[in-house]
Amino acid sequence: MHYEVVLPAAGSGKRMGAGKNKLFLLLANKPILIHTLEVFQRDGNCTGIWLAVKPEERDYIQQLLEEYRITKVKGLPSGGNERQHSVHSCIKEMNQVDIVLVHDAARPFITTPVIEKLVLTAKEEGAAIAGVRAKDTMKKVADGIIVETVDRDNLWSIQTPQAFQFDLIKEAEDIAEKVGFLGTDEAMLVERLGHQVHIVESTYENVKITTKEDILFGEAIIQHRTI
Ligand SMILES: Nc1ccn([C@@H]2O[C@H](COP(=O)(O)OP(=O)(O)OP(=O)(O)O)[C@@H](O)[C@H]2O)c(=O)n1
Ligand SMILES: C[C@](O)(CO)[C@H](O)COP(=O)(O)O
Repeated sequence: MHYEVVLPAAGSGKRMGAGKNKLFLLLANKPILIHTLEVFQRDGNCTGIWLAVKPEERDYIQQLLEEYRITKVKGLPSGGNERQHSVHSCIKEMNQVDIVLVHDAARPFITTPVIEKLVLTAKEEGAAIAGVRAKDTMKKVADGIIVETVDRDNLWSIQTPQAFQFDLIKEAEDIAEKVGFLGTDEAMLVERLGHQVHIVESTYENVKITTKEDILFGEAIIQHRTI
């Protein structure tokens, strides 16, 4: 089942505190961005990659694409102030496809079995997102006081990829832009239209490289995979 992938890569990496786009930081001597791109470059079901980038980083990223022979990139639209805007900038430029995946470029450890399940589920149901069951007890807090312990049995930590039939996510993004709704993931935009979103169990390795500790986790994951 073929798909195209949107990789938002236009963030500032504020929580990483590296003073530059965290996607250029190295894991096992290779930029995080390239680790993620290689997953989709190698996946025979991926027929196109769309990268939302900062205009001032476009030339450098194009150099990386050439150096690492990433040939599936169809476009490098300019990202926006928010992640959602960056994703939308890609979707606006895409031609009609069947299934589109949206995946954080900061999640280099996604695997093709999870991608395949997401694509098949989205084909059948319209929308499917990656996640893992919550491992910690989760509580709501107000002014430093616990106000509620949330039932953990039905709690999932949501990741990307998030897979959609193209027309559904295009409509959801266009409407969100029109009404000024901002979500922290694409599923929220689809949920608010009343469309069911299905969960696909992912892996705990599919971390988003966000703070400096995640670099350590990433190096350990790579080392573990090479054993
Ligand atoms: N305006 C934005 C913000 C984020 N992203 C991308 O969305 C993914 C997930 O975002 P996040 O982990 O929050 O990255 P940053 O925004 O760079 O991190 P921070 O919030 O710490 O600045 C990353 O691949 C990031 O490059 C993007 O394309 N455009
Ligand atoms: C989309 C996401 O990765 C799902 O967990 C997450 O919401 C992205 O958050 P960020 O703060 O934009 O990285």
